[in-house]
Amino acid sequence: MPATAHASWNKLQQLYESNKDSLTLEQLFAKDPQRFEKLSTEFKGKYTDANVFLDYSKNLVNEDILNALFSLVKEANVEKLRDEMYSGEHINTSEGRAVLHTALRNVSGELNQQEEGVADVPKVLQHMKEFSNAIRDESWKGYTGKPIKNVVNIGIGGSDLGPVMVTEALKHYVKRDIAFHFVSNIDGTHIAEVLKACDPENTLFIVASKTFTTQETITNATTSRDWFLESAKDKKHVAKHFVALSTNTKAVTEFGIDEKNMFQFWDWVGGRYSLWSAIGLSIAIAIGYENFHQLLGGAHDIDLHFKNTPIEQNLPVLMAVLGIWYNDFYGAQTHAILPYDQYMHKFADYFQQGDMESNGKYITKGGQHVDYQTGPIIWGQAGTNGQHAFYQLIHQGTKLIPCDFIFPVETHNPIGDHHRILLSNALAQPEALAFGKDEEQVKKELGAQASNETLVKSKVFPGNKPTNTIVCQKITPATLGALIALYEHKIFVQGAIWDINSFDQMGVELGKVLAKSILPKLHGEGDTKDLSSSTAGLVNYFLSHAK
Ligand SMILES: O=P(O)(O)OC[C@H]1O[C@@H](O)[C@H](O)[C@@H](O)[C@@H]1O
Repeated sequence: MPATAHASWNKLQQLYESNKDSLTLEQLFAKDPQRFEKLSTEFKGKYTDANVFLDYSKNLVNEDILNALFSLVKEANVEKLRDEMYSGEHINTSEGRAVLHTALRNVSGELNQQEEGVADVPKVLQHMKEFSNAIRDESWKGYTGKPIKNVVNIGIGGSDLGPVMVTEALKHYVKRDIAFHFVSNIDGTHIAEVLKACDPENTLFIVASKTFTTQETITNATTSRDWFLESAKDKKHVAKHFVALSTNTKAVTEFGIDEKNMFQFWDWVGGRYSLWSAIGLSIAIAIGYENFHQLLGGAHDIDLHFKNTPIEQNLPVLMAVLGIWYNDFYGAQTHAILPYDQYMHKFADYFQQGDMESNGKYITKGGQHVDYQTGPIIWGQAGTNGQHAFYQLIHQGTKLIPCDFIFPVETHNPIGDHHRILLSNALAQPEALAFGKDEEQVKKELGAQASNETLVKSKVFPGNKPTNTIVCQKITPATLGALIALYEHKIFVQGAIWDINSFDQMGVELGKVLAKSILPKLHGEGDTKDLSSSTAGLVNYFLSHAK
């Protein structure tokens, strides 16, 4: 059912109209000294040390609004849909598939999940364990008997972003005597620069592709195999230097990779939800299998929290409904993710795909065109860098940008006062965004210059900008797993309320198909009559300038 068909949607619209001019964070806090205690909640892992504390008190919500948002969750049957996802029903309706990334990390076995392939998950994990150990303890040797010192993950989208983000976020745990490289872009520069840093005798290529048909990945893998064979000569050596992570056995073996060097996963693992699967092999090699298992465990702990916690204290639900409040009622177009942890500098990039490919849809599951906003534009970067780049617009621009601030209590690198200085910023920004600075205060600070009205106005901060603050003890593998799963389920809840299929990605197809038809034209083959005059003009410009 479209989101607007729920009674609570209308209620929320009314609440928005009646509160939008009067609801201020300043008043909300002034009225209720217990607001922080009431509007914050902590998750602690059952099986791991994962922990996430969420302070959502700096949001433009009162009790009535929160209650209406919770009613929306109930009316949209989010809990039923969640249970259907967990139990393996084919909720990816357009592709007729189950959505079972939770089965990849069901480390306790508490989730009862039925689908072809689920029973094989432990077997693949065991394979990953043995293989990653063999690379790390150097018992796996290259064709000249040397241990592996370069690992190149070749993949794109979900077969790249997860491994890149996690190996960065958990760099503290990464084995430093192996260099990890990630090649995604079809631009030859990407592979060329990586190959310059590698030696064919000690390089392992991990070809990561769910479909094993993705143009970028297959082209980069072919280029790498050619480069490797220039030195190794004999094709039989490929077995020691190329492995594949895929659902497509036929295409993998046709490429020349031995089936026993293939790590399987299944069509019920969406690309952007696949770092928990064989796609995580580079992560397991980098941080060690035990840590990879902790990553899975932390995510599993959030899966259990999402399943078993009442919606009022359910972290993914809270983050989802707050997002909907701004996205659909306040008209916010974007959402910023701002981790105050340098290791997490790729977290927002990762969730650009995670969120935008999941919820960037305008057709409901029933085939109707939505008459409301769906997925926000996700962006962000690690603090404090963002402060010196784009925070100006968040503070004083004309757009409302809800933000998530994320920081760990403990750093992996306690040097001097760095961490407390970092955290003072992570705390100062949401405070400034929420409460701003009024004209009176500015005038007081300006003293004699207060007569300059323009100057006064330009120094006023309107405040009332909503933020969440997410605090973890430390970015350990388990806590990172929990954070990722938290956002995954937030995306799920929003998609469920918007009544869209968060698990297909039809919107990326058209450009791919067109690129295939344009490629021969860039070789001067065929005519350009089927293209617009603009694109045809550009093709001809290219052809007349190409050397
Ligand atoms: O893993 P594959 O099959 O090579 O796909 C890579 C990516 O391909 C993109 O086209 C999809 O939009 C992504 O969802 C996917 O992650």
